[in-house]
Amino acid sequence: MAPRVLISDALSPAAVQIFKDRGIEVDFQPALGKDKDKLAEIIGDYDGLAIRSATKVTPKILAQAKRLKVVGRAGIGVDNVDIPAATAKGVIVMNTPFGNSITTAEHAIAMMFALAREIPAADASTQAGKWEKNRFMGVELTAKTLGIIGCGNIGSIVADRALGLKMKVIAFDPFLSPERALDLGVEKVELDDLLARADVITLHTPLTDKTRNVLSAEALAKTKKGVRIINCARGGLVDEVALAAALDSGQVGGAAFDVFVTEPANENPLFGHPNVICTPHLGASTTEAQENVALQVAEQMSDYLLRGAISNAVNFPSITAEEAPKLKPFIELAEKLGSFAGQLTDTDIKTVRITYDGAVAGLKIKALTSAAVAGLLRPALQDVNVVSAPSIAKERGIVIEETTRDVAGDYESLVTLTVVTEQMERSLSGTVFADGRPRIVDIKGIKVDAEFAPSMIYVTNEDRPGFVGRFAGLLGEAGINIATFALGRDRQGGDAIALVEIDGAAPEELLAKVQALPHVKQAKPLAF
Ligand SMILES: NC(=O)C1=CN([C@@H]2O[C@H](COP(=O)(O)OP(=O)(O)OC[C@H]3O[C@@H](n4cnc5c(N)ncnc54)[C@H](O)[C@@H]3O)[C@@H](O)[C@H]2O)C=CC1
Ligand SMILES: O=C(O)C(=O)COP(=O)(O)O
Repeated sequence: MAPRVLISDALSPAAVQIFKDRGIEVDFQPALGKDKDKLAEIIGDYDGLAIRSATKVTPKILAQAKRLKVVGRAGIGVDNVDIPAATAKGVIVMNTPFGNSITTAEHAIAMMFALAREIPAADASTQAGKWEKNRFMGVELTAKTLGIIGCGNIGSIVADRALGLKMKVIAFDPFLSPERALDLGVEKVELDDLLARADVITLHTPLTDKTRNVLSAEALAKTKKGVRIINCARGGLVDEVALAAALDSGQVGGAAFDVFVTEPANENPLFGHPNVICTPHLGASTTEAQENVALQVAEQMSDYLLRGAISNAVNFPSITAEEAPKLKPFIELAEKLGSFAGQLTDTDIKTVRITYDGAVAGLKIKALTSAAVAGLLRPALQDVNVVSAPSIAKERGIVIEETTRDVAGDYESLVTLTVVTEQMERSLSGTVFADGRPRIVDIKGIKVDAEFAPSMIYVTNEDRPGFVGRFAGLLGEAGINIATFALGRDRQGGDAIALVEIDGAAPEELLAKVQALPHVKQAKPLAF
């Protein structure tokens, strides 16, 4: 069945075409994002959801999204998506981190000029027939200091443009390296220094708990008198009530805002102030940017839904379309090793150790580890997948350790999973043969060679003569056909294991009889 995608915001129709060309069914409902009840009602029918900022992907929506595999944000900010909730549901969230950055930076620059020359007010006055030439006295931007809070993709483009305007650019960004600052031609400063020196402040950070109200009443009080403030990033970075008061007192000379604490902003503490300019979240709204982000998000979502390739996901490592087929058999192996251990482990898991030896060490091991943990947790929690597994494990206090070793052993690639609980430590190793089929090659240090099958019986016993005959006899008596039979032992007369693939499920009574055979320690059914 072809995957189905819902577009619930006003994306460029270019996205619709891409989905169709790739063989994906697509429903384009550009106003749906504003109707959360309707969205909750229909989201269960879709594998993908493509959005901009109007659609809020809340836990309530996600709870209804039974088939959903991916949310694609045609743009940058993903603060309208509950990422932990999406991750816990195993839904990939991807954005398009560069497609609209130039356009948004240009909007910030446009806002700066609009503030410096009071263009909106001068326009309204002139068109009202007033010709108030003496009312509008602007400021020149050349040689003024621009303070950038958040010097990432957009902030850097703003810096570049402002340097072109012959401004002095200072930036506060704890993650900006001194080398990058030098490269950009900006002076890296602390926040208080920026507040004290900037003639114009522009914000370009995401909205997080750390950045919320970065321009608070206290911060605004530290600014240069008459400072102009631009926010084309996110509502909530500036305390709007405190800013309105600072505008009233003249501490702040003007503010240009594209984004607001509550959107759509039908009312706002800043509205109506003579020195305030507002636009309705237009930062990314150019034909070019919208084309870029729509094409990119549709390609990324299609690649994921059709080929398992992941790019620009905010909650999973990237996997290219070339890597995806190479990873696939190892993902299956990791998941099955995890599942093997999970089916045998009844108590609380403390630590999961995964070692990647040989060629597999060069693959995206994060994805493999996630798959192993998903397999491990699934017997206890049905609703877990490779996206949600690491966060669920973390929630449960399970420590995950990964090791890669570039060693060539008996196998070209070997994956070893060790599960540690309060009572025991159990290790399993597997590999993928040239046929692409995963095999288990070592259980608790005992060499075996078996495929993972839908119905298996796993027996641990003391290595004594007669066991195999008695075991096979019991299976025969129960009318159960043996498909494959793998045996291993650590030494003659030591610990032995049998891993038997059977046709059909193993009845409880049979397992009890096997368990009761002399020298058998445990007999467990396994299903893969
Ligand atoms: N108005 C609009 O339509 C648009 C708004 N945006 C907003 O712009 C924001 C920035 O976008 P990009 O530059 O692409 O993101 P980015 O991730 O490239 O840059 C963000 C920068 O903020 C810095 N940062 C993080 N925490 C900080 C803190 N506590 N203090 C100072 N700096 C901090 C980071 O180190 C990073 O360099 C987005 O998160 C989005 O919310 C983006 C596109 C359009
Ligand atoms: O990309 C972003 O972060 C934006 O804020 C753009 O928002 P929009 O897609 O125009 O609703």
